[in-house]
Amino acid sequence: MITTDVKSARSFVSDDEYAEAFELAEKTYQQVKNQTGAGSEWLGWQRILKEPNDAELEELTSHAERIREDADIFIVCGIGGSYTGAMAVIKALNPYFKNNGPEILYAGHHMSGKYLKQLMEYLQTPKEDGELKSVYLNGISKSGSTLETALAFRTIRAWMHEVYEDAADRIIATTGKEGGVMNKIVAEEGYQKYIIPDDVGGRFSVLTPVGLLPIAVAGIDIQTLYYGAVSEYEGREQDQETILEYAALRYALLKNGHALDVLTSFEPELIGFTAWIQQLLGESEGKEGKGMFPAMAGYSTDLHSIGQIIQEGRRNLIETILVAKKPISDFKVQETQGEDIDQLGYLSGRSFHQINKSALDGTVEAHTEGGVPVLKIIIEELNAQQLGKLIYFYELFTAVYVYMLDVNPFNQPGVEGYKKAMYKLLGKDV
Ligand SMILES: O=P(O)(O)OC[C@H]1O[C@](O)(CO)[C@@H](O)[C@@H]1O
Repeated sequence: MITTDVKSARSFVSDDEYAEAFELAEKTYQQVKNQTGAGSEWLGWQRILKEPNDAELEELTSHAERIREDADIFIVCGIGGSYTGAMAVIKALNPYFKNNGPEILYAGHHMSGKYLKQLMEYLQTPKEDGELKSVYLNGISKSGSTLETALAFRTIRAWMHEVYEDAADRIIATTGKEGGVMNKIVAEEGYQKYIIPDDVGGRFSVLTPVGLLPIAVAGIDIQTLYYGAVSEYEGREQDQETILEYAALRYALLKNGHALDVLTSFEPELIGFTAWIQQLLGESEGKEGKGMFPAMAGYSTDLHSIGQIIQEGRRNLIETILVAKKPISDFKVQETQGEDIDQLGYLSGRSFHQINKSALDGTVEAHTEGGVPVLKIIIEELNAQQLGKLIYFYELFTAVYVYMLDVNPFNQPGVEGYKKAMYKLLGKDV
Protein backbone atom coordinates (compact mmCIF):
# COMPACT_ATOMS: atom_id res chain seq x y z
CA MET A 1 0.00 0.00 0.00
CA ILE A 2 1.04 3.57 -0.58
CA THR A 3 2.19 5.27 2.61
CA THR A 4 2.69 8.90 3.58
CA ASP A 5 4.77 10.94 5.96
CA VAL A 6 2.81 14.04 6.94
CA LYS A 7 4.50 15.02 10.22
CA SER A 8 5.66 18.32 8.79
CA ALA A 9 2.22 19.24 7.37
CA ARG A 10 0.44 18.20 10.58
CA SER A 11 2.41 20.78 12.56
CA PHE A 12 0.77 23.56 10.50
CA VAL A 13 -2.79 22.51 11.38
CA SER A 14 -4.38 22.89 14.82
CA ASP A 15 -6.03 19.89 16.48
CA ASP A 16 -9.46 21.45 16.02
CA GLU A 17 -8.86 22.23 12.34
CA TYR A 18 -7.65 18.68 11.82
CA ALA A 19 -10.50 17.00 13.71
CA GLU A 20 -13.12 18.99 11.78
CA ALA A 21 -11.49 18.25 8.44
CA PHE A 22 -11.08 14.56 9.27
CA GLU A 23 -14.76 14.25 10.08
CA LEU A 24 -15.64 15.85 6.76
CA ALA A 25 -13.25 13.51 4.92
CA GLU A 26 -14.99 10.52 6.51
CA LYS A 27 -18.29 11.77 5.11
CA THR A 28 -16.98 12.41 1.60
CA TYR A 29 -15.27 9.01 1.61
CA GLN A 30 -18.75 7.53 2.09
CA GLN A 31 -20.03 9.65 -0.82
CA VAL A 32 -17.42 8.03 -3.07
CA LYS A 33 -18.08 4.57 -1.67
CA ASN A 34 -21.87 4.79 -1.89
CA GLN A 35 -21.78 6.67 -5.20
CA THR A 36 -23.94 9.47 -3.83
CA GLY A 37 -21.77 12.50 -4.65
CA ALA A 38 -22.02 14.88 -7.61
CA GLY A 39 -20.87 13.26 -10.85
CA SER A 40 -21.10 9.73 -9.42
CA GLU A 41 -21.81 8.41 -12.92
CA TRP A 42 -18.06 9.02 -13.49
CA LEU A 43 -16.77 6.47 -10.98
CA GLY A 44 -15.79 3.99 -13.71
CA TRP A 45 -12.13 4.25 -12.65
CA GLN A 46 -13.18 2.20 -9.61
CA ARG A 47 -15.48 -0.13 -11.55
CA ILE A 48 -12.68 -1.18 -13.92
CA LEU A 49 -10.58 -2.30 -10.93
CA LYS A 50 -13.47 -4.09 -9.29
CA GLU A 51 -14.13 -6.07 -12.46
CA PRO A 52 -10.80 -6.28 -14.32
CA ASN A 53 -11.21 -6.93 -18.04
CA ASP A 54 -8.49 -9.57 -18.45
CA ALA A 55 -9.41 -10.25 -22.06
CA GLU A 56 -8.77 -6.61 -22.95
CA LEU A 57 -5.49 -6.61 -21.01
CA GLU A 58 -4.37 -9.65 -22.99
CA GLU A 59 -5.46 -8.17 -26.29
CA LEU A 60 -3.62 -4.92 -25.57
CA THR A 61 -0.51 -6.84 -24.52
CA SER A 62 -0.43 -8.96 -27.67
CA HIS A 63 -1.21 -6.00 -29.93
CA ALA A 64 1.62 -4.08 -28.26
CA GLU A 65 3.98 -7.03 -28.78
CA ARG A 66 3.20 -7.07 -32.51
CA ILE A 67 3.84 -3.33 -32.69
CA ARG A 68 7.10 -3.69 -30.74
CA GLU A 69 8.34 -6.32 -33.20
CA ASP A 70 7.79 -4.07 -36.20
CA ALA A 71 7.90 -0.42 -35.10
CA ASP A 72 10.80 1.99 -35.03
CA ILE A 73 8.55 4.77 -33.79
CA PHE A 74 5.24 4.77 -31.91
CA ILE A 75 3.45 8.11 -31.70
CA VAL A 76 1.12 8.85 -28.79
CA CYS A 77 -1.21 11.52 -30.16
CA GLY A 78 -3.33 13.03 -27.40
CA ILE A 79 -3.59 15.84 -24.87
CA GLY A 80 -4.39 16.14 -21.15
CA GLY A 81 -5.71 12.90 -19.73
CA SER A 82 -5.30 11.31 -23.13
CA TYR A 83 -1.51 11.33 -22.82
CA THR A 84 -0.21 12.41 -19.38
CA GLY A 85 -0.86 9.02 -17.75
CA ALA A 86 1.01 7.09 -20.44
CA MET A 87 3.84 9.60 -20.40
CA ALA A 88 4.04 9.47 -16.59
CA VAL A 89 4.46 5.69 -16.48
CA ILE A 90 6.72 5.47 -19.53
CA LYS A 91 9.04 8.21 -18.28
CA ALA A 92 9.13 6.63 -14.84
CA LEU A 93 10.11 3.15 -16.03
CA ASN A 94 11.94 3.49 -19.34
CA PRO A 95 15.67 4.23 -19.48
CA TYR A 96 16.63 7.89 -19.84
CA PHE A 97 18.67 7.68 -22.99
CA LYS A 98 17.70 4.65 -24.99
CA ASN A 99 14.35 2.92 -25.21
CA ASN A 100 14.17 -0.83 -25.04
CA GLY A 101 11.85 -1.00 -28.03
CA PRO A 102 10.37 1.54 -30.40
CA GLU A 103 11.04 5.19 -29.84
CA ILE A 104 7.95 6.70 -28.16
CA LEU A 105 7.13 10.17 -29.45
CA TYR A 106 4.31 12.52 -28.48
CA ALA A 107 2.09 14.67 -30.68
CA GLY A 108 -1.26 16.39 -30.45
CA HIS A 109 -0.44 17.86 -27.03
CA HIS A 110 -0.04 21.46 -28.26
CA MET A 111 -0.32 23.39 -31.53
CA SER A 112 3.28 24.21 -32.33
CA GLY A 113 3.68 24.15 -36.12
CA LYS A 114 7.45 24.05 -35.65
CA TYR A 115 7.21 20.89 -33.54
CA LEU A 116 4.88 19.13 -35.96
CA LYS A 117 6.96 20.12 -39.00
CA GLN A 118 10.15 18.85 -37.37
CA LEU A 119 8.36 15.69 -36.26
CA MET A 120 7.27 15.04 -39.86
CA GLU A 121 10.82 15.67 -41.10
CA TYR A 122 12.13 13.25 -38.49
CA LEU A 123 9.63 10.57 -39.49
CA GLN A 124 10.53 11.01 -43.15
CA THR A 125 14.29 10.79 -42.60
CA PRO A 126 15.36 7.28 -43.70
CA LYS A 127 17.17 4.94 -41.33
CA GLU A 128 20.95 4.41 -41.58
CA ASP A 129 20.36 1.54 -44.02
CA GLY A 130 18.28 3.85 -46.26
CA GLU A 131 15.00 2.15 -45.36
CA LEU A 132 11.84 4.03 -44.42
CA LYS A 133 11.20 4.12 -40.68
CA SER A 134 8.38 1.92 -39.47
CA VAL A 135 5.91 4.30 -37.81
CA TYR A 136 2.76 3.50 -35.80
CA LEU A 137 0.28 6.11 -34.66
CA ASN A 138 -2.15 5.99 -31.74
CA GLY A 139 -4.71 8.80 -31.88
CA ILE A 140 -6.27 9.16 -28.42
CA SER A 141 -9.25 11.40 -27.74
CA LYS A 142 -12.30 10.59 -25.66
CA SER A 143 -14.38 13.33 -27.24
CA GLY A 144 -12.79 12.64 -30.61
CA SER A 145 -12.71 16.31 -31.45
CA THR A 146 -10.02 18.05 -29.38
CA LEU A 147 -8.32 20.48 -31.74
CA GLU A 148 -4.68 19.93 -30.74
CA THR A 149 -5.01 16.18 -31.18
CA ALA A 150 -7.19 16.35 -34.30
CA LEU A 151 -4.69 18.58 -36.12
CA ALA A 152 -1.71 16.36 -35.38
CA PHE A 153 -3.73 13.21 -36.17
CA ARG A 154 -4.73 14.65 -39.55
CA THR A 155 -1.14 15.62 -40.42
CA ILE A 156 0.54 12.37 -39.40
CA ARG A 157 -2.04 9.95 -40.78
CA ALA A 158 -2.17 11.78 -44.14
CA TRP A 159 1.57 11.19 -44.52
CA MET A 160 1.25 7.58 -43.35
CA HIS A 161 -1.40 6.86 -45.98
CA GLU A 162 0.96 8.26 -48.62
CA VAL A 163 3.94 6.12 -47.68
CA TYR A 164 2.62 2.85 -46.22
CA GLU A 165 0.38 0.48 -48.10
CA ASP A 166 -0.68 -0.96 -44.75
CA ALA A 167 -1.28 2.45 -43.13
CA ALA A 168 -4.69 1.37 -41.85
CA ASP A 169 -3.03 -1.38 -39.78
CA ARG A 170 -0.52 1.06 -38.33
CA ILE A 171 -3.04 3.61 -37.11
CA ILE A 172 -4.97 2.92 -33.91
CA ALA A 173 -7.75 5.08 -32.54
CA THR A 174 -8.63 5.17 -28.84
CA THR A 175 -11.86 7.05 -28.36
CA GLY A 176 -15.36 7.07 -26.89
CA LYS A 177 -17.83 4.34 -27.80
CA GLU A 178 -19.70 6.55 -30.24
CA GLY A 179 -19.92 10.11 -31.49
CA GLY A 180 -17.04 12.48 -32.19
CA VAL A 181 -15.03 12.93 -35.34
CA MET A 182 -12.55 10.17 -34.50
CA ASN A 183 -15.32 7.58 -34.68
CA LYS A 184 -16.27 8.83 -38.16
CA ILE A 185 -12.66 8.49 -39.28
CA VAL A 186 -12.46 4.97 -37.86
CA ALA A 187 -15.64 3.98 -39.70
CA GLU A 188 -14.26 5.39 -42.95
CA GLU A 189 -10.70 4.04 -42.71
CA GLY A 190 -11.20 0.80 -40.79
CA TYR A 191 -8.57 1.52 -38.13
CA GLN A 192 -8.38 -0.70 -35.07
CA LYS A 193 -10.34 1.01 -32.32
CA TYR A 194 -10.12 0.82 -28.54
CA ILE A 195 -12.98 2.16 -26.46
CA ILE A 196 -12.69 4.55 -23.52
CA PRO A 197 -15.57 3.61 -21.21
CA ASP A 198 -18.31 6.22 -20.86
CA ASP A 199 -18.00 6.32 -17.08
CA VAL A 200 -14.25 7.08 -17.05
CA GLY A 201 -13.22 10.70 -17.56
CA GLY A 202 -10.04 11.68 -19.41
CA ARG A 203 -7.84 12.39 -16.40
CA PHE A 204 -8.94 9.12 -14.74
CA SER A 205 -8.34 7.02 -17.87
CA VAL A 206 -4.71 5.87 -17.65
CA LEU A 207 -5.77 2.30 -16.74
CA THR A 208 -7.97 2.02 -19.85
CA PRO A 209 -6.58 1.54 -23.39
CA VAL A 210 -5.76 5.28 -23.31
CA GLY A 211 -2.69 4.62 -21.20
CA LEU A 212 -2.36 0.87 -21.38
CA LEU A 213 -1.59 0.50 -25.10
CA PRO A 214 1.24 3.09 -25.20
CA ILE A 215 2.61 1.79 -21.89
CA ALA A 216 2.63 -1.79 -23.22
CA VAL A 217 4.29 -0.67 -26.46
CA ALA A 218 7.01 0.89 -24.30
CA GLY A 219 7.71 -2.63 -22.99
CA ILE A 220 6.14 -2.19 -19.56
CA ASP A 221 4.13 -5.07 -18.10
CA ILE A 222 0.58 -3.68 -18.03
CA GLN A 223 -0.79 -6.67 -16.11
CA THR A 224 1.55 -5.84 -13.22
CA LEU A 225 0.68 -2.15 -13.43
CA TYR A 226 -3.04 -2.86 -13.55
CA TYR A 227 -3.06 -5.43 -10.79
CA GLY A 228 -0.94 -3.06 -8.66
CA ALA A 229 -3.88 -0.66 -8.91
CA VAL A 230 -6.35 -3.49 -8.20
CA SER A 231 -4.45 -4.42 -5.02
CA GLU A 232 -4.46 -0.77 -3.86
CA TYR A 233 -8.20 -0.63 -4.59
CA GLU A 234 -8.82 -3.77 -2.55
CA GLY A 235 -6.54 -2.60 0.25
CA ARG A 236 -8.26 0.79 0.48
CA GLU A 237 -11.62 -0.93 0.86
CA GLN A 238 -10.27 -2.12 4.26
CA ASP A 239 -8.02 0.72 5.25
CA GLN A 240 -9.00 4.31 4.51
CA GLU A 241 -6.90 5.96 7.23
CA THR A 242 -4.05 7.23 5.01
CA ILE A 243 -6.40 8.73 2.43
CA LEU A 244 -8.57 10.35 5.12
CA GLU A 245 -5.53 11.80 6.86
CA TYR A 246 -4.08 13.16 3.62
CA ALA A 247 -7.43 14.61 2.47
CA ALA A 248 -8.08 16.17 5.89
CA LEU A 249 -4.65 17.77 5.98
CA ARG A 250 -4.74 19.19 2.46
CA TYR A 251 -8.23 20.54 3.11
CA ALA A 252 -7.28 22.09 6.47
CA LEU A 253 -4.17 23.63 4.90
CA LEU A 254 -6.27 25.09 2.09
CA LYS A 255 -8.71 26.51 4.63
CA ASN A 256 -5.96 28.10 6.72
CA GLY A 257 -4.54 30.04 3.82
CA HIS A 258 -2.43 27.72 1.67
CA ALA A 259 -3.16 28.40 -1.99
CA LEU A 260 -0.49 26.52 -3.90
CA ASP A 261 0.80 22.93 -3.84
CA VAL A 262 4.29 22.36 -5.25
CA LEU A 263 4.20 18.77 -6.58
CA THR A 264 7.69 17.43 -6.87
CA SER A 265 10.17 14.57 -6.58
CA PHE A 266 13.91 14.15 -6.20
CA GLU A 267 13.70 11.38 -8.83
CA PRO A 268 13.62 12.96 -12.32
CA GLU A 269 11.82 9.83 -13.56
CA LEU A 270 8.79 10.83 -11.50
CA ILE A 271 8.39 14.30 -12.96
CA GLY A 272 5.92 12.95 -15.55
CA PHE A 273 3.89 11.66 -12.65
CA THR A 274 3.72 15.10 -11.07
CA ALA A 275 2.32 16.33 -14.42
CA TRP A 276 -0.36 13.63 -14.26
CA ILE A 277 -1.25 14.58 -10.66
CA GLN A 278 -1.25 18.24 -11.64
CA GLN A 279 -4.01 17.64 -14.18
CA LEU A 280 -5.88 15.22 -11.92
CA LEU A 281 -6.06 17.70 -9.05
CA GLY A 282 -6.22 20.93 -11.04
CA GLU A 283 -9.12 19.95 -13.31
CA SER A 284 -10.94 18.30 -10.41
CA GLU A 285 -10.68 20.92 -7.63
CA GLY A 286 -10.31 24.21 -9.48
CA LYS A 287 -13.96 25.27 -9.67
CA GLU A 288 -16.35 27.82 -8.22
CA GLY A 289 -13.45 29.95 -6.97
CA LYS A 290 -12.06 27.03 -4.95
CA GLY A 291 -9.04 24.76 -4.91
CA MET A 292 -5.29 24.79 -4.40
CA PHE A 293 -3.13 25.48 -7.46
CA PRO A 294 -1.04 22.37 -8.21
CA ALA A 295 2.35 23.39 -9.56
CA MET A 296 4.84 20.76 -10.71
CA ALA A 297 8.56 21.14 -10.07
CA GLY A 298 11.62 18.87 -10.34
CA TYR A 299 14.11 18.63 -7.47
CA SER A 300 16.88 19.15 -6.77
CA THR A 301 17.02 21.03 -10.11
CA ASP A 302 14.33 23.57 -9.18
CA LEU A 303 15.70 24.10 -5.69
CA HIS A 304 18.26 26.15 -7.59
CA SER A 305 15.55 28.39 -9.04
CA ILE A 306 12.20 28.49 -7.25
CA GLY A 307 13.84 27.00 -4.14
CA GLN A 308 14.38 30.60 -3.03
CA ILE A 309 10.69 31.56 -3.11
CA ILE A 310 9.71 28.25 -1.53
CA GLN A 311 12.09 28.84 1.37
CA GLU A 312 11.46 32.54 1.93
CA GLY A 313 8.64 33.86 -0.27
CA ARG A 314 4.97 34.42 0.57
CA ARG A 315 3.90 31.76 3.10
CA ASN A 316 0.91 30.41 1.22
CA LEU A 317 2.27 27.18 -0.25
CA ILE A 318 2.60 23.55 0.63
CA GLU A 319 4.86 20.93 -0.90
CA THR A 320 4.06 17.35 -1.92
CA ILE A 321 7.08 15.14 -2.58
CA LEU A 322 6.85 11.75 -4.32
CA VAL A 323 9.42 9.44 -2.76
CA ALA A 324 10.66 5.99 -3.82
CA LYS A 325 12.02 4.17 -0.75
CA LYS A 326 14.28 1.60 -2.36
CA PRO A 327 17.38 2.91 -4.14
CA ILE A 328 16.73 3.38 -7.83
CA SER A 329 20.40 2.98 -8.67
CA ASP A 330 23.53 1.81 -6.82
CA PHE A 331 25.75 4.26 -8.70
CA LYS A 332 28.48 5.60 -6.44
CA VAL A 333 30.77 8.62 -6.28
CA GLN A 334 34.28 7.72 -7.44
CA GLU A 335 36.82 7.10 -4.71
CA THR A 336 39.18 10.03 -4.17
CA GLN A 337 42.47 9.41 -5.95
CA GLY A 338 45.45 11.19 -4.40
CA GLU A 339 44.90 14.84 -3.48
CA ASP A 340 41.25 15.85 -2.86
CA ILE A 341 41.43 18.60 -5.48
CA ASP A 342 37.67 18.91 -6.17
CA GLN A 343 37.01 18.78 -2.41
CA LEU A 344 34.48 15.99 -2.77
CA GLY A 345 36.50 13.57 -0.67
CA TYR A 346 33.81 13.62 2.04
CA LEU A 347 31.47 11.95 -0.45
CA SER A 348 34.04 9.48 -1.77
CA GLY A 349 32.45 6.07 -2.37
CA ARG A 350 29.01 7.19 -1.15
CA SER A 351 25.97 6.26 -3.25
CA PHE A 352 24.08 8.91 -5.21
CA HIS A 353 20.91 7.54 -3.64
CA GLN A 354 22.24 8.35 -0.19
CA ILE A 355 23.31 11.84 -1.25
CA ASN A 356 19.94 12.50 -2.95
CA LYS A 357 18.17 11.22 0.18
CA SER A 358 20.12 13.69 2.30
CA ALA A 359 19.00 16.44 -0.09
CA LEU A 360 15.39 15.25 0.40
CA ASP A 361 15.65 15.08 4.19
CA GLY A 362 17.47 18.42 4.32
CA THR A 363 14.81 20.03 2.14
CA VAL A 364 11.95 18.75 4.29
CA GLU A 365 13.72 20.11 7.38
CA ALA A 366 14.61 23.50 5.88
CA HIS A 367 11.25 24.07 4.20
CA THR A 368 9.32 23.07 7.32
CA GLU A 369 11.43 25.48 9.39
CA GLY A 370 10.83 28.11 6.70
CA GLY A 371 7.04 27.77 7.09
CA VAL A 372 6.17 25.30 4.33
CA PRO A 373 4.07 22.25 5.24
CA VAL A 374 5.56 19.21 3.49
CA LEU A 375 3.78 15.95 2.66
CA LYS A 376 5.70 12.89 1.47
CA ILE A 377 3.86 10.30 -0.63
CA ILE A 378 5.90 7.11 -0.54
CA ILE A 379 6.15 4.16 -2.90
CA GLU A 380 8.27 1.16 -1.95
CA GLU A 381 10.24 1.15 -5.19
CA LEU A 382 10.02 2.42 -8.71
CA ASN A 383 8.29 -0.41 -10.57
CA ALA A 384 5.06 -1.06 -12.49
CA GLN A 385 3.22 -2.53 -9.52
CA GLN A 386 3.96 0.42 -7.25
CA LEU A 387 3.01 2.92 -9.97
CA GLY A 388 -0.32 1.13 -10.44
CA LYS A 389 -0.90 1.56 -6.72
CA LEU A 390 0.07 5.23 -6.85
CA ILE A 391 -2.39 5.83 -9.71
CA TYR A 392 -5.36 4.46 -7.78
CA PHE A 393 -4.21 6.12 -4.55
CA TYR A 394 -4.31 9.53 -6.23
CA GLU A 395 -7.59 8.89 -8.04
CA LEU A 396 -9.28 7.95 -4.77
CA PHE A 397 -7.63 10.79 -2.88
CA THR A 398 -8.80 13.28 -5.51
CA ALA A 399 -12.41 12.16 -5.29
CA VAL A 400 -12.50 12.16 -1.46
CA TYR A 401 -10.67 15.49 -1.10
CA VAL A 402 -12.52 17.37 -3.86
CA TYR A 403 -15.91 16.37 -2.47
CA MET A 404 -14.77 18.11 0.73
CA LEU A 405 -14.76 21.38 -1.25
CA ASP A 406 -18.37 20.68 -2.22
CA VAL A 407 -17.66 20.63 -5.94
CA ASN A 408 -18.05 17.95 -8.59
CA PRO A 409 -14.56 16.41 -9.07
CA PHE A 410 -15.42 14.85 -12.41
CA ASN A 411 -16.29 17.71 -14.76
CA GLN A 412 -14.12 20.51 -16.20
CA PRO A 413 -16.47 23.25 -17.40
CA GLY A 414 -13.75 25.89 -17.14
CA VAL A 415 -11.67 24.34 -19.91
CA GLU A 416 -14.37 25.27 -22.41
CA GLY A 417 -13.69 29.01 -21.91
CA TYR A 418 -10.49 29.18 -23.95
CA LYS A 419 -11.89 26.78 -26.55
CA LYS A 420 -14.96 28.97 -27.21
CA ALA A 421 -12.88 32.15 -27.50
CA MET A 422 -10.34 30.41 -29.75
CA TYR A 423 -12.97 28.90 -32.06
CA LYS A 424 -14.63 32.31 -32.39
CA LEU A 425 -11.32 33.86 -33.40
CA LEU A 426 -10.69 31.03 -35.86
CA GLY A 427 -14.14 31.49 -37.40
CA LYS A 428 -15.53 28.05 -36.49
CA ASP A 429 -19.30 27.73 -36.22
CA VAL A 430 -20.04 26.64 -32.66
O1 LIG B 1 -9.57 13.01 -24.79
P1 LIG B 1 -10.04 14.32 -25.24
O2 LIG B 1 -11.51 14.40 -25.39
O3 LIG B 1 -9.34 14.75 -26.52
O4 LIG B 1 -9.69 15.40 -24.14
C1 LIG B 1 -8.38 15.64 -23.75
C2 LIG B 1 -8.32 16.48 -22.52
O5 LIG B 1 -9.00 17.69 -22.76
C3 LIG B 1 -9.88 18.01 -21.69
O6 LIG B 1 -11.14 17.59 -22.02
C4 LIG B 1 -9.95 19.44 -21.42
O7 LIG B 1 -10.31 20.10 -22.57
C5 LIG B 1 -9.34 17.14 -20.57
O8 LIG B 1 -10.25 16.94 -19.55
C6 LIG B 1 -8.99 15.91 -21.31
O9 LIG B 1 -8.16 15.06 -20.58
